Amino acid sequence: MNAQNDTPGQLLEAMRQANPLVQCITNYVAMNIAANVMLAAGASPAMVSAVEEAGEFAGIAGALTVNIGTLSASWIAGMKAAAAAANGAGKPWVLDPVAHYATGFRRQVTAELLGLKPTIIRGNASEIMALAGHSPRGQGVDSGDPTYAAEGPAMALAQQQGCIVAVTGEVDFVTDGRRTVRILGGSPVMPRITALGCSLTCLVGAFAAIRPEAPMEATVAALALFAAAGEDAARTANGPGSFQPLFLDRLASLTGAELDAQMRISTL
Ligand SMILES: Nc1ncnc2c1ncn2[C@@H]1O[C@H](COP(=O)(O)OP(=O)(O)OP(=O)(O)O)[C@@H](O)[C@H]1O
Ligand SMILES: Cc1ncsc1CCO
Ligand SMILES: [Mg+2]
Repeated sequence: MNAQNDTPGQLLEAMRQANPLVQCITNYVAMNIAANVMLAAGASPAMVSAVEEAGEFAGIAGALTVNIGTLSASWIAGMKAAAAAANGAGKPWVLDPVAHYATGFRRQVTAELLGLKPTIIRGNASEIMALAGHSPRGQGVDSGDPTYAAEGPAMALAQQQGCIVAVTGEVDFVTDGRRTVRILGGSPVMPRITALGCSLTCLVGAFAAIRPEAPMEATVAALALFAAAGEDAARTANGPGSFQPLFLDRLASLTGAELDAQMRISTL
């Protein structure tokens, strides 16, 4: 099967079939919801971050995701060991640079992680703009910029880093520095539930694990699944509280055929 020609729905079915083991180094806020998102969608998450084992585990897992949301000194060595081991084993790894522009500590660690060459970077518009050297209008972990303002910066960042860059928000945007894809869907309630972006980063890892040779297509499939499941869950949700279980249910029930029929993706 040629990965480049697989539809997001086909990639979803293939991901569920493979049930990929994904090492998720994510923050304390995200750990539970991210693991539940992964299990609902059909992946196998493991939140393994200690320096004593993070590198070894990256050799076992199909992909690694690294999120700096609740950064402290003890996390950093595990993140670096895992990223280096993933690179050594030829496994894709995804960086989520949460609020990296907020403090000098985060900026420094993010620069070091970028040096370890992530396969994919996934962030909100403010995070991606700041990584590309633009001034963000976000505060803390929340974006204050629209996706369209981050499209040019995302392309520049992808070219500079030689990686895939995904920007999420009202519209999602994915680029390898040359090709670009926009994904519509989701719901305005999604940024009002904590760590859905962090959970999506883990899910990008699940799709990258089954298509390491096609990280752009893998990223688009993960974002398309979130967009479709989010849109469907929002239809019957009464707010952020009731949205969450409906979203998990829809991540589990959406078929590949339904995803392909519903998704709104445009290549520019
Ligand atoms: N206004 C919106 N309308 C539709 N979907 C949205 C909107 N804002 C965010 N989303 C969706 O919510 C999901 C999470 O993206 P978001 O950009 O909020 O991540 P984030 O800011 O990194 O979140 P967090 O740091 O809280 O994990 C994505 O699937 C995105 O498409
Ligand atoms: C709220 C929060 N604080 C640090 S990480 C995180 C989860 C959303 O990024
Ligand atoms: Mg985030």
